Amino acid sequence: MSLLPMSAPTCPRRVGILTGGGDCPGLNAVIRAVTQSLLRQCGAEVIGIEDGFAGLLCEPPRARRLDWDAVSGILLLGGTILGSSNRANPLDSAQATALTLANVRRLGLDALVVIGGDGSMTIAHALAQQGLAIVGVPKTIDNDLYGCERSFGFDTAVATVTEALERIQTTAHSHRRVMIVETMGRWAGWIALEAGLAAAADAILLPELDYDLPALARHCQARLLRERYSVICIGEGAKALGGTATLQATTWPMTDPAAGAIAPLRLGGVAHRLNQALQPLLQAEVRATVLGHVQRGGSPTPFDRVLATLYGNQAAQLLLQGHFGRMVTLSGGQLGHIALAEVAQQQRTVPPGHPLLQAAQQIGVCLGQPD
Ligand SMILES: Nc1ncnc2c1ncn2[C@@H]1O[C@H](COP(=O)(O)OP(=O)(O)OP(=O)(O)O)[C@@H](O)[C@H]1O
Ligand SMILES: O=P(O)(O)OC[C@H]1O[C@](O)(CO)[C@@H](O)[C@@H]1O
Ligand SMILES: [Mg+2]
Repeated sequence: MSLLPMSAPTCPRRVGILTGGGDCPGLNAVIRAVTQSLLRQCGAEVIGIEDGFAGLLCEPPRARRLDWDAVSGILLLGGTILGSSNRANPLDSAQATALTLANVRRLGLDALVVIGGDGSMTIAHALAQQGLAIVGVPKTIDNDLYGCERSFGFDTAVATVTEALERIQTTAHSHRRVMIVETMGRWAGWIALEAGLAAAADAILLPELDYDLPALARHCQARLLRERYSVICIGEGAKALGGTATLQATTWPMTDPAAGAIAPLRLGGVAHRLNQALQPLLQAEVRATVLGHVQRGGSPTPFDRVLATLYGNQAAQLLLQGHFGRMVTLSGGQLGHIALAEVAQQQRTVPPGHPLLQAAQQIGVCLGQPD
């Protein structure tokens, strides 16, 4: 890994830190690393903002000081000690943006560390354009952040889904059933793809590749005859050829049309929809399991603890060097950073021909493609 030099040409006096978007394992590891790195290297005061951007959208702002004691013993803890929000949005209106900026000034912050996913980085970029000194840290179980090959939290989610698939397999075998397991991931299929491969799923269905129902049914039927059971791992954003994605609800109205590229929709339930469609085509019982928030909970894996620690420390180095408007990244196995302008409004989905897709296809995993 290429590490930045340890010298500190600039020394922020007071740094804010917040966790935005859906929570994920490893957030506390980042909070700890940022805090310890800054306290040790320049003695900056670290201020934890509560509940993501929600803590900056109220009067007075909600924040507390983080010292050595506050971050001691949190490396292993899931969730975030600061709380998070995937609703609060400083870009909702000009007043919301102004209040956020005023609260940053009121807290006396020289810089802000935003730990979040694509939505949070879009907000961070907009605030950076308004003059805030911001460094982003890539968080999301979905692993869909542009310019970064691994967000922390993804490894833990994949481990959780893999274990769930293994447990589903034994009961599927006992009852000669076809079991459909739905993962999170929004419009990116990374979780379903990696966990499906890790747990030897027979079929892996991704948002990036619309599935052909008759081809999937034929694959499952053949597998049933051969091995008594079949397990399908499906990403929540997947859809049938010519069909639509399965939505639970719109979560809240988007008040700023300019922000609208990524609609604030809640996905979920595609496994039940597929269950209904597949059942008449098969001679075995079909059942669906939606894994849900279990994928976001719990203690981070050792990989995520290390990655989150490296990211947190790297964010502190960027602050010390006065590199603002950047998000920490991992690219080609190297730590680095990318302009928030490049990350904002982008998503990293599974590209066609990705080596994992090729390998899955070559070893006989059904990706739902027509025969
Ligand atoms: N394209 C966008 N432009 C502006 N704001 C957005 C956009 N997408 C999401 N947001 C806002 O960003 C906030 C966080 O978004 P989101 O819930 O997607 O979390 P995130 O930080 O992307 O993390 P994750 O997706 O992993 O949960 C929400 O308040 C949402 O309104
Ligand atoms: O906690 P909520 O609001 O239901 O959000 C769920 C969404 O957040 C994520 O867990 C992380 O982006 C997605 O995989 C999922 O679609
Ligand atoms: Mg997001």
